[in-house]
Amino acid sequence: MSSKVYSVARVYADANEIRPREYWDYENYKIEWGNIANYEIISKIGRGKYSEVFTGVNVLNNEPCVIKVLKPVKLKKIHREIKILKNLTGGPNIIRLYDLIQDHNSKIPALIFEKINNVDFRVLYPKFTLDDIRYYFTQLLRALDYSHSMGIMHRDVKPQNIMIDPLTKTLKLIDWGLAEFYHRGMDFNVRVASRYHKGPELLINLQQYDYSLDLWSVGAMIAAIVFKKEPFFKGDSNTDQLVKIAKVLGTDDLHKYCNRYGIKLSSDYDDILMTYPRKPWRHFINENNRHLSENPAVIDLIDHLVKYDHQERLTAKEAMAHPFFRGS
Ligand SMILES: Nc1ncnc2c1ncn2[C@@H]1O[C@H](COP(=O)(O)OP(=O)(O)OP(=O)(O)O)[C@@H](O)[C@H]1O
Repeated sequence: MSSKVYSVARVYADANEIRPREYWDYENYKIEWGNIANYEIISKIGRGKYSEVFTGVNVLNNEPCVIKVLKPVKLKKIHREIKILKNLTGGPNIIRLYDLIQDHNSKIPALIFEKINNVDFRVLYPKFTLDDIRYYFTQLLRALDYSHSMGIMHRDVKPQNIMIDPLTKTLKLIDWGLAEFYHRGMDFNVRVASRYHKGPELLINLQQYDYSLDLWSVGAMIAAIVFKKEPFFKGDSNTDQLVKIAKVLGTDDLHKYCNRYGIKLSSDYDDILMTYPRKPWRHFINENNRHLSENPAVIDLIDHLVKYDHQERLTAKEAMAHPFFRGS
């Protein structure tokens, strides 16, 4: 907890205060392990920073599943991911946690999830129509509004963590490994999210951020799809990431943002952050993206999500109510 409270979430600020301690106190949480003999590995599907992921089957009922074998990380992080998944499982468009298992000898834990027949975003997103964007982003925003209402920020929203099965039109938000409980006045670690989807608050070292971090990532994703520029902000390093953002949103507003929350920009930016004007969204319209980007409502939505000031961004609920989602 910080001595000074300088930023508080606009919504759901007391989501954890109003719940019993057992709900958010993941450090004292006792994990109950299932039976490892119930699952068989079929094949490897992914490798992340924190895990190896396999498709598998539950031999009791022949149900397919995904087995996420965790790499050795702090026990605290494992407890956090599990507690958050337990709290959110069953919520709209949240990946379902089926079971937890542990290898008898190595003690390595694995998480068992429902399996989604995901189509890679590099194949799927380029084919999206405005209606597809409306549909799938409504589903993503429902997952986020639910998790935020439950006092949890995801902190790693990006295409790789959004499983989409276009045949059944299913979308599920996965990878709650960086997610955290929000508490008013708490200083959070800014080393979260992956570079291209990091909000400005992380890059200026503003530690009292909140759920609105996830809405920046959503905005960056929509901008990437609409302008056919994947990823939309492509920094070569964390500092360059903020430079890429400033080349679009301008440096004036960046300094205003820092001043509003009493943040002094790191000297790392001294030699790389020049003075850039704000670039109007229409400058990103081209022959290749016209069919999506010449829609004023979607541009307005992007404009209200991709904002420096985390408090000025639309919340997940407000975004769902934006005129873009009512259009056709
Ligand atoms: N339920 C699922 N259904 C289908 N595929 C999945 C599922 N869960 C995970 N995957 C696949 O495995 C990959 C890694 O999973 P996950 O993101 O949970 O692991 P991670 O170690 O935290 O990854 P990263 O380091 O990239 O954040 C995903 O990007 C996805 O391709």
